[in-house]
Amino acid sequence: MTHRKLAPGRLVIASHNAGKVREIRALLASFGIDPVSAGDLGLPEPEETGTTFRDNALVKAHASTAASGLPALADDSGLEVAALGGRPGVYTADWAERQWFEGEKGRDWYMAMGKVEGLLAEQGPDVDRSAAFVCTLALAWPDGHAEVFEGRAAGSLTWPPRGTLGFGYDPVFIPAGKSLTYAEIDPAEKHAISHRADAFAKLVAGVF
Ligand SMILES: O=c1nc[nH]c2c1ncn2[C@H]1C[C@H](O)[C@@H](COP(=O)(O)OP(=O)(O)OP(=O)(O)O)O1
Ligand SMILES: [Mg+2]
Repeated sequence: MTHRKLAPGRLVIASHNAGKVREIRALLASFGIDPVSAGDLGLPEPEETGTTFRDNALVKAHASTAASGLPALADDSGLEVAALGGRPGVYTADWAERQWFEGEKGRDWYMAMGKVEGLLAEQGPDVDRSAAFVCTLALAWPDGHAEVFEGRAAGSLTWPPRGTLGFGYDPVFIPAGKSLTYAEIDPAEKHAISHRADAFAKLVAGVF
């Protein structure tokens, strides 16, 4: 694949998830890239009609670049639970219902984590609790070219949820070789080991 080099300047983060946008901003900070989020620009949130992380990341990246005329970086990610045959996978966000919290629209992550745990519990106390977070980044250019980078982080699920940092399913995910959840470790430490950091390292090698 031919990579284009991203010049320091404007880039759209094609995500409406505040937790993700915060992480991507932190990961971009050291590269002189000045990102603006799709939400900041008032860009619409496209429907994620794909059945793979790759397809959805491309849908989101192309939608933002078409609407803004700027290169756009999208992230489609999710949790694959081994004992659930890889579910919720590409449907990870959908398992958390949209709800209003303190006047802001968000998702009910506690309910979603409970749903995963309920399905694991049905398989008995010795169920395999291993899981992996997946992150697929798509970078789309105004001329229609796009490239995709995939990252993974292995780990296991714990219950009940622990920690208040991060976002989404972080309170139940313990990365491999660690004892604390993603929501209990410093954001900088999450950025050193996460699925998003893994995908990001490949993006950096390709386009920066
Ligand atoms: O580091 C993570 N820590 C915890 N949970 C995570 C993480 N990474 C992805 N996840 C979960 C939550 C997220 O909502 C879903 C991805 O769904 P996904 O469609 O890619 O994102 P989204 O709908 O929340 O925002 P958007 O599409 O606007 O980028 O997987
Ligand atoms: Mg989404």
